[in-house]
Amino acid sequence: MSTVNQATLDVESLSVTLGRHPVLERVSGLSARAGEITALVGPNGAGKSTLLKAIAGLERYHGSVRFDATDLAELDATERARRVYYLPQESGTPAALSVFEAVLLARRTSHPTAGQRDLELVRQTLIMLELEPLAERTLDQLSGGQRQRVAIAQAAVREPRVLMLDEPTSALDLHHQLQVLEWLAAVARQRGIIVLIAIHDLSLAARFAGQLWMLGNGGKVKATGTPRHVLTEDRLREVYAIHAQVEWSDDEPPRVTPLAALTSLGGVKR
Ligand SMILES: Nc1ncnc2c1ncn2[C@@H]1O[C@H](COP(=O)(O)OP(=O)(O)OP(=O)(O)O)[C@@H](O)[C@H]1O
Repeated sequence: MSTVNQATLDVESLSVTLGRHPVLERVSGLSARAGEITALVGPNGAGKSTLLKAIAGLERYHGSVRFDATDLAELDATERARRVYYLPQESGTPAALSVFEAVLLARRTSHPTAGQRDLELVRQTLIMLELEPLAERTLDQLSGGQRQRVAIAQAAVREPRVLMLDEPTSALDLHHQLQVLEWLAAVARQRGIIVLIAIHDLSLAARFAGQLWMLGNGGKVKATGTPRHVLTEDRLREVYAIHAQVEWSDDEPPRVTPLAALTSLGGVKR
């Protein structure tokens, strides 16, 4: 099932100050399309989580965040949360719940009149995330990576129009990194939704995202566009202070191999 939803998420002139520290200053020109993954990349502290929280309305900001031509600031908190959901890097659910109950509870939070279709959605989501064998286990009986997949399942069954996940593969093994990102790309396509993820692995970002947003230090937008356009060796040197090899072929996304951290303390010269 594919949809022809052309909705976009557009960020213009967005500024966020935390404490007295301006984290994002007039961030502009960010646009994400329905039907694909957009990957938000950049070094530690660049402001990725802050940007995602601001889009979700969880951080005060100046500027405009529009989804499907609606300024999200015009919506009340409940309506905004129905459309846009943010899964933080670390999330907590009562540990005594089973995996199935925890995911169903997330569904009921967003769709209070949950019925048979909702149970089926939960079941299917557990199957797709390879969690079904763990469905009856309680959350405190899971490993970190298993818990992370449960949290992704909880976010997905809410069925927001914009699904934002903060480093959703950080605790996952290599199999599940690929499997989860493949599934998220399929969810974006099939539901016609925007999936926006913050992620550090640039090869994974290049492989699964249609568009990248790259932030640099100080919350500056360094580049946006296709992985091939954004991920150049020169840009990685500038934004991450690394020497990296970027390889691509005509029908493959770029593959990024970090080779050395550039440092002013000697070692590799800039
Ligand atoms: N409550 C706060 N008060 C002041 N500064 C903060 C606060 N929270 C975060 N910051 C600062 O804001 C900046 C952006 O943080 P943010 O968590 O958005 O970065 P990030 O790009 O998601 O980083 P990472 O890759 O490490 O997760 C950092 O410099 C951080 O120290």
